[in-house]
This record gives sequence, C-alpha cells and structure tokens, in this order.
Amino acid sequence: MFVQVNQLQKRFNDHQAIKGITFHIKKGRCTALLGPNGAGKTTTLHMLAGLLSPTKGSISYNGEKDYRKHIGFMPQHPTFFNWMTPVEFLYFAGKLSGVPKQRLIEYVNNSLSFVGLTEVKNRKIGGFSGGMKQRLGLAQAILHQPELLILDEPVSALDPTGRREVLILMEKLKERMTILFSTHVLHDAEQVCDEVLMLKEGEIKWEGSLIDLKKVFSHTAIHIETIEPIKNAFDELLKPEAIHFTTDNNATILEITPSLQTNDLLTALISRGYTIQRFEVMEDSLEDAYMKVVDI
Ligand SMILES: Nc1ncnc2c1ncn2[C@@H]1O[C@H](COP(=O)(O)OP(=O)(O)OP(=O)(O)O)[C@@H](O)[C@H]1O
Repeated sequence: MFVQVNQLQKRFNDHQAIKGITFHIKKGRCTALLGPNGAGKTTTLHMLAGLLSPTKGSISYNGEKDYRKHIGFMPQHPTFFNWMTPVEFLYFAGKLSGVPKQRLIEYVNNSLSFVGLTEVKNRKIGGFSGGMKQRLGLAQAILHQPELLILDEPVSALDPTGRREVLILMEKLKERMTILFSTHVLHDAEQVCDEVLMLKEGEIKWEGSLIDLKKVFSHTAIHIETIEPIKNAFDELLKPEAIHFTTDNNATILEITPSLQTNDLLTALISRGYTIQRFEVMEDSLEDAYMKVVDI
C-alpha cells in the first residue's frame, strides 16, 4: 500500500462535496480519477496534496505524517508570472519546495529538458501557448522529483496537439513515479492509466484496474451473418448464455456473457453446416462502461 484514504469527507458550508470516500493508490501505477463536472475530483486532489483540510477522515502516506515533500502537484489552471522566464519561475518554485540549493540548477535544467522547453527557457512565459504553459506546469510539479505526482485535469484545456504532448510526457513519467490524475475525458484516461477511480456526487462508484473495468462492465456483441437463415437456430447452443438476440434477414447480433467462448460458438455453427459470411466480435468501449457506472 502506498496512499490509503479512509472515510474522507469535505463539507463546504451546507454542501457535502465529498461523502466519506475510501480508496488506495498503488505504488508505481497510474490512476485516473474519473468523474463528471462537480463530482468532487478537484476537492479530493486538493485534500491529497495537502492544500485543503478534510472535514473528516484520514490520508495515510506510507505511514508518514508530513508527506507533502513527496508530492508534486499541478493545478487545473496553473498560473504564472508572465514577465518571468521558465528558468526564473522554476528557480522560484524550487526554492519554495525545498530543493537543495546546490542541486537547483541541475533539477531546473533536467525538468525543462524533460518537458521540451530548453530552447525557450529564457523567453518570457507571457508569449507561451497553452500547451507550453501546461508543460511548464508539469516541469514545476516534477522539479523536486516527487514519488507521487498529482495532476488535476492535465489535458482538458488543451488542443489535440497539446493533449498528445502531455499524454506522451505522462506515459514517460509513469516509469519514474506514481501518478494520480483527474479527468472527465475518458479517452485520455484510457490511453494512459492502469487504475481507475470513478467518482460521482462525492462518492466512489468504482475502483479497480482498467482491464477489470472493461471486463466487469462491458458486453461482447457478436455480429454473425450466414448464407442460410439462422433464426431460432441457437436454442440448444446458447439460449441461457445469450443476453440479447436479434435477427435481421441473415444478420444475427448476439450480446453474450464473457463466459461463453466465441471459438466454441463458431465451431458449433460450422459443424451444423452454416456458411458464415461474417463473424465479428465487437467490444464495448470504456465510454460505455463509464456511462453504466456513473448512471448507477
Ligand atoms: N470552495 C468551495 N466552496 C463551496 N463549494 C465548493 C468549493 N469547491 C468546490 N465546491 C463544490 O463541491 C463540488 C465538487 O467540486 P469539485 O471542483 O471538486 O468537482 P470536480 O469534479 O473537480 O468538477 P470539475 O470537473 O467541474 O472541475 C461542486 O458542487 C462544487 O460546486
């Protein structure tokens, strides 16, 4: 166990934003905190980063009390002094986060090189694109080489190019540190995360690996077309297994449980003399699984 969160709650006046959530973050894994707007993602990340105190509950980081030095945090909208250069900004941030003076130059240069901003390191931040600013935010968050990197909606505000750049950087960072990031964009989560935490209205709706999420919530649909009509031909084959069964002329679409082996179905059809023109296995996307979970 790396980070254990127990019965965490946050109340803003009369609004209970986080309703007693319990989860853990596994060391070395990249976890996506997924949820619609207002689910409580930012509030949860701020509590984990030590920027907001919980109303109730606990966060345990390898048993340490003051764990903030091990955490790197990038807010949803990183703000900069536009008149500063990346080097000046990172020196300033490095001093604040307690990077030893003798290592500061090395750390700043390493971070800038990692996010691809070395060439512009002495230009004013004011002239930077959104993507460059986001990469500078990332450089600041990893500057002190944290064990846990927390990123609040790291790609949501970016155009497709900027999004891709940041996702590639996250993919590389996965080898060096544990990552927790929030997003409401499923496609982005699917590309980079190993673990998923789904949050809705301040409650965890699902926790587990991306692979398990797909297994548990997706259906497999098989689209079959044969030359011979196959209506009612499945009775003995799979009636108890079939969830949904529709036919349209010679096209048959089955939604089956994962327990049924598609190979067995194909073999059975061939051995019964059907001439198969199409046999296509279609799996639900993470988006379908997500919709099922958040609609619980
Ligand atoms: N400082 C605050 N004072 C009062 N209510 C707040 C405060 N911060 C957040 N909230 C409320 O708590 C709930 C959760 O907000 P939060 O920003 O954590 O959600 P989110 O999942 O990050 O949403 P988004 O994707 O829109 O950023 C919302 O209803 C929000 O209005």
